[in-house]
Amino acid sequence: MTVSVSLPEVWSALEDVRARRPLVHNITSYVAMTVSANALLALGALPAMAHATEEVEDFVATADALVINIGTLSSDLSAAMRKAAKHAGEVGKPWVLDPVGCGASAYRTHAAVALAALAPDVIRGNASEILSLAGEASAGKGVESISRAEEATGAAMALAKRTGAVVAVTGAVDYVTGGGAPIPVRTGHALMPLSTAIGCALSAVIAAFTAVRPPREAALAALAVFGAAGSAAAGRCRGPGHLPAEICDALYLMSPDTLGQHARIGAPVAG
Ligand SMILES: Nc1ncnc2c1ncn2[C@@H]1O[C@H](COP(=O)(O)OP(=O)(O)O)[C@@H](O)[C@H]1O
Ligand SMILES: Cc1ncsc1CCOP(=O)(O)O
Ligand SMILES: [Mg+2]
Repeated sequence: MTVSVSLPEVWSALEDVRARRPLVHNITSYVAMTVSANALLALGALPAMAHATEEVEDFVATADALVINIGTLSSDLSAAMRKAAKHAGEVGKPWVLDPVGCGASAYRTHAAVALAALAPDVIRGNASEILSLAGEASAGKGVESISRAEEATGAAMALAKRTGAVVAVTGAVDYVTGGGAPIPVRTGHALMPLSTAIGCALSAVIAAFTAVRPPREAALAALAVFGAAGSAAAGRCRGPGHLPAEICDALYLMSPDTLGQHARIGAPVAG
C-alpha cells in the first residue's frame, strides 16, 4: 500500500536540508541556471552549475545530488548528461531528471527516453512531458503543457514501473507515484506557470531533498515546500514579474505555519 507523508515529516526533511546544506550539481538549461541556483541557496542547499563533459564526473563525485534538465539541449550537453547520470549510478549519488519539452522534438524525446533508462531516482515534469516520456500521445506547446496533471497520472505510474524512478507530475495539483496509487499535493498558485524556469527550480529543489530522504519522501517534501513557497509568494505579487524573487524569500522564510497554511498532502488517489 502507498503510504503518504505528513507535514511534520516534510518540515523535518527541510530542517535536515538546512542543517546539512547539500551540494546540488546542476546540468541544466541556460534559462534555468540563475533561478535554480537562487532557489537552492534560499532553501538552504548549495548549487553548482557545471556541464563540461571533462568535469561532470568530478562534480558528481563531490556533490550530494544531481539534477539533469534538458531545457536547452545540444549534442555537447547531451553527452555530458549521459556521462554524469552513469557516474551518479556508479558512485551511488541520487539524481533527478527534468525532461523539459519532451515531445516537442524527436531529438529531445529520444534524449529524455535514453536518460530515463539510466535509473534516475526521481523524474519530475509537467503533464505533457510525462505523457510523452511514457510513450503516450501528449499535447504540449514547446516546453509548456496543455494537458492537466490528472490526465497524466496513469502515464506517471507506467513510467515509474518502467524506470524504477519515483515520478512527480506537476500542475494545478501535483502527483507523486512510485508505480502505485498517486499521492496528490495540493498547493502552489496559478501565477507559477507564468514565470519561466519555476518548474526547473522545483526539480533542483527535489534533488536537494534526495540528499536527505529516499526518493518518494524527497519528492513529496519538495513539492509541498516549493508549492507552499509559491503560494505564499504569489500573495505578495501583482503579477509574475517578481515571483521568482518572492519564491526565494518564501523558501528562506519557510516555517511550519506557512507550510501548514499553504500545502496539503492527500491520501493516494486512483491513477
Ligand atoms: N495552475 C496552477 N496552480 C497552482 N500551482 C501550479 C499551477 N500550475 C503550476 N503550478 C505549480 O508550479 C510549479 C511548476 O509546475 P509546472 O508548471 O507543471 O512545471 P513546468 O514549469 O515544468 O511546466 C509546481 O510547483 C506546480 O505545483
Ligand atoms: C522557456 C524555455 N525554453 C527552453 S527551457 C525553458 C524554460 C522552461 O522552464 P519550466 O519548465 O520551468 O517552465
Ligand atoms: Mg519544466
